[in-house]
Amino acid sequence: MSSYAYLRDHTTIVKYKNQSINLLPQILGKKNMDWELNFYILCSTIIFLLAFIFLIYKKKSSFSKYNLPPGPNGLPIFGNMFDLAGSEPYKKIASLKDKYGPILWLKIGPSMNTMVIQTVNSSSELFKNHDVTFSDRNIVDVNLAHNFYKGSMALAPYGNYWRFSRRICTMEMFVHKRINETTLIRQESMNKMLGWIEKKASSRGVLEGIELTRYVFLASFNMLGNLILSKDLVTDPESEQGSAFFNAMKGIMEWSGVPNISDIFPCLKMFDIQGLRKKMKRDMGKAIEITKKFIEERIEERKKGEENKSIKDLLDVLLDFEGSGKDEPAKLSEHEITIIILEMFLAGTETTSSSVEWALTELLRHPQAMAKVKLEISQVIGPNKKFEEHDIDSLPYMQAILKESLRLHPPLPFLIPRKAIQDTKFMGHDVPKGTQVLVNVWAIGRDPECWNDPFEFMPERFLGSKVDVKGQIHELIPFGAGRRMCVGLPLGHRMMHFVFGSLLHEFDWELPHNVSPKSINMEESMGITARKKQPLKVIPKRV
Ligand code: HEM
Repeated sequence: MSSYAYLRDHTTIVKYKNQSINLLPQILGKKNMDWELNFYILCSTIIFLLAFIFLIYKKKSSFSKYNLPPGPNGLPIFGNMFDLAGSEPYKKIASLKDKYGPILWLKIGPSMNTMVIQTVNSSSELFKNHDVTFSDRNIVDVNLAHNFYKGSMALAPYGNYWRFSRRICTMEMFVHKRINETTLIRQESMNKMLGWIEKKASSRGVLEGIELTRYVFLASFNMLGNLILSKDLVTDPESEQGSAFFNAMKGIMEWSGVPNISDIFPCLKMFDIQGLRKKMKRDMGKAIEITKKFIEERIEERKKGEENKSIKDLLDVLLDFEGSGKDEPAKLSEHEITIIILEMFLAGTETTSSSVEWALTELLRHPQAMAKVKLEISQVIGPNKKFEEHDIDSLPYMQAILKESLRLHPPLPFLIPRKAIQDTKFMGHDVPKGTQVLVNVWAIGRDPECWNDPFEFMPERFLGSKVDVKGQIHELIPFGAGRRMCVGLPLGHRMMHFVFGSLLHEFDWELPHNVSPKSINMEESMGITARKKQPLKVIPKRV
């Protein structure tokens, strides 16, 4: 989801440097390019430069009256964006905490003012006393493709549409009663995933290791497909051709995660220098087209009376919705239904699969923890039974492992950026309206004020502890906190534990011969989530 894109600041820089320097001469040198276009580009460049200088001057004078939080001096025009280059920006920003304290001020490009929350105390202050003030979201360039932002809950301004869409999705998919009613649906998707892995485990190439996250991603995709559309969307993990929808969604996720020069320099938007808007339009267009077909098919089935489902899925609920027309719509438009559906897939798949991948990676690095959790699972479930969702509550050590892994590897290390609705005073500083707010969950999970040995993987720290991920205790907030915290938490939490537990129960996991626990590459790469840069490769062995 592209508001997960706030960081576009840093790596953009590198890309910006590479691309603009390389591309412009090519563009300008095209033989058939007509001189009017050259003239147009030249004039635009001059106008933009003048506009920059004017903007900087104006901003400087208007901001001098504010007592802003502290932060490093940036370069003219580019601000702090060069300070933030790299694929793990949250780490770089965390390292500025010692010098600048619990809140940090950054200026990215000429106009993107950003406040970063770096400690447990400052995040508590934000969520307890300023949650509403910081409850808007930033819309970035790729969100404009096909008006995605207009139907989106995650990008909606704090207001009626956001409230309504959150309520309807919660009632249909995320309340505990609903989650319990749909257990069997997830079990079927799980069985399919285990079958795919089993097949792969007996294939020739298995000793090189399988890319586990791919299977978890597909299983999450199918679980959501069944809850939302009553369909398996991927039937064969080896063939992606069969799944145009899956490919389009992968594309959307990819373009959402790439930092975009258009967001830092809005005056360059029209050039779409990296081609991201174009790619997003293509893939979003495809995903929308396919989702509309699902909707039309459903309407046809209903007309013919062919529907024979015992449980209504999300699509049924959205189609049937009738509201008061006052603080909620009277009916949902086709566009809104389409975007709500797409957003559930975008928000729920990569987050879940990335969490499971990190947790298994940590276990492979810590064989004692692996042995302990396998013992716990085998004692609770026994050898001849499948792992079921209700087993999760009886597995405190497995839960502790997932908490510890989310502490060290939050899939959204800056949450989804928020935006100040109005000018406000925060911890003695002025924060102007429109400021982007990043909560550095990565830094908070390592805050030495709260955690002993913060860089160590020690699941035991959660045994007998009241700390959970539900957003009330601000030490551990991988799902966020406050009004905009993850709406899918109950389902995401359940899916993540179910998949992780099933993988551990059904298989022993080993590293390929050329990798040892100590040599596993732990680098991260920030796209739509902070993923492992090198996907984990593991060898499954039937228990
Ligand atoms: C391990 C799994 C997941 C993690 C770690 C996660 C994490 C997050 C985080 C950090 C946020 C931003 C919170 C904030 O800004 O304070 C968020 C928002 C959101 N998540 Fe999740 N999520 C997960 C699974 C899911 C699932 C399964 C769904 C739906 C099927 C989902 C749907 C959403 C939506 C729609 C929002 C936007 C909420 C709003 O703006 O009001 N998430 N998630």
